[in-house]
Amino acid sequence: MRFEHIDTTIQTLGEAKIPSPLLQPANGECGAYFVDDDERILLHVNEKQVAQLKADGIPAPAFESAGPRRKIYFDPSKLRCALVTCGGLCPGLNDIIRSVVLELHHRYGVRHICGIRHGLQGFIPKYGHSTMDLSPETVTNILDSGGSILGSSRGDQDIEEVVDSLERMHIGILFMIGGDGTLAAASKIADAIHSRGLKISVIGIPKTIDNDVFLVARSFGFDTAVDIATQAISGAHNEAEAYPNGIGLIKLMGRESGFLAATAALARQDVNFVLIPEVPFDLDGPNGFLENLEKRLTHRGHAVVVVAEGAGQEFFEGRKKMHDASGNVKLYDIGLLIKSKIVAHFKERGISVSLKYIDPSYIIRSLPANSNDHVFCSFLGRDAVHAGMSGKTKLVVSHWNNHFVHVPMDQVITQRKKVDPDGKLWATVLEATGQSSLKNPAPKKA
Ligand SMILES: Nc1ncnc2c1ncn2[C@@H]1O[C@H](COP(=O)(O)OP(=O)(O)OP(=O)(O)O)[C@@H](O)[C@H]1O
Ligand SMILES: O=P(O)(O)OC[C@H]1O[C@](O)(CO)[C@@H](O)[C@@H]1O
Repeated sequence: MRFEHIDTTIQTLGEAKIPSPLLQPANGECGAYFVDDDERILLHVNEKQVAQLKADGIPAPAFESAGPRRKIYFDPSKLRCALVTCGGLCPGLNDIIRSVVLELHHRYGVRHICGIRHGLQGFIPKYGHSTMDLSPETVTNILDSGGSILGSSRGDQDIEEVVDSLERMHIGILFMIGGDGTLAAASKIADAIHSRGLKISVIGIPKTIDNDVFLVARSFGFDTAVDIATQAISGAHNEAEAYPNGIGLIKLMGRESGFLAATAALARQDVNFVLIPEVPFDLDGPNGFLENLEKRLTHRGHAVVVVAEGAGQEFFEGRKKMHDASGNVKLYDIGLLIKSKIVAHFKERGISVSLKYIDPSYIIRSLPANSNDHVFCSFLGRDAVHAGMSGKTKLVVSHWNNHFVHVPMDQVITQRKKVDPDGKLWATVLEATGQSSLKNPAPKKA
């Protein structure tokens, strides 16, 4: 993937003037760690790419490092903050809430932290959702619970009404935890705040089980999702191996990006076929999936197939397009389609198979985070607080080139991150599965 002309400028509400309370370290002992705005992490680490940009006269883009600043913008004794979680669930949502709350409370001394219930709906009076006071006590035992203590929702809400609500509550920093839709909403909220001349910082914390937010190398909860998906694959493999001509078919989440399917397949190298949205495949024909599956059964007697939910949507062409409340396309069930095609194919050939279909579905995203994600969320939430306290706004806290960084919100919503069919991840999946192209050659033109 080659990125060009990425504007890495971070907006601020004004100059940060108050010395950070972190200058007086807890217990008066350990030295405090700070980051300066000019500490930057390069977008590209590849020497050739940097050299090419230089040759083209383009300055090498670099992101501001995330972390505590020496001076802050908000007076903690007067500051009110709000947190909201939107869109689908994801392991680690409660971890993020907890680390934001604890950092605001203990390290900055902020005492007014408010949880907005059920996503953007929580800002709109007509829904009647009350807010939740967040304090170290409220968040003590939430790490072991999946979901979000604040709840979530989908569906458009009036941005001006959201900002009215922020004004009414005298909010200074709004933390928005969600996927590309949430971040698009956050960007609009930040613009509306700016046009009203308000001093409210909007900080995005990217959440996606699909790991598909652009300019975010790793998103929280993904590691856990891979772990859970791996268990499903393991079960499917055991089932497939146990019976003659056993087939284990697993459907995993992944609307437009197949990172979860591809990564989980690598985590358990028992998988023989991986079908993802980015790589088209044929079902029928000499090179198609069904013929290849039959070959695999002939040679090895069992097979494991992983399909991402967004794969093969072209097989439903001509059917009515439906959308959810937020405008996301509702997918047709590729797992069930493939299941029925496998059954029909082997029946027609008189071959007896034992097909087990596993759809872990919402389990993947609604369970608590694993240890790696606990750690990851711990950094992410705290860095979101540091960004907001320093008066920065309209940014997303991201993980890039192994560092936590600030990425302008408008940049992450320009496109979706996808598995590169010519990149290392997919090449390795093909190698590990032994899968080759499942496309038939195009018919020769007369
Ligand atoms: N372009 C947009 N402008 C304003 N609001 C939006 C926009 N896109 C989505 N939203 C709102 O943001 C919230 C979350 O969006 P959505 O349901 O698409 O989830 P998401 O954040 O993309 O997470 P997921 O990855 O789980 O889908 C919803 O309330 C939705 O209406
Ligand atoms: O059924 P819901 O909750 O609308 O969301 C399902 C979608 O949400 C996601 O988990 C993203 O959050 C997708 O992978 C999935 O397609």
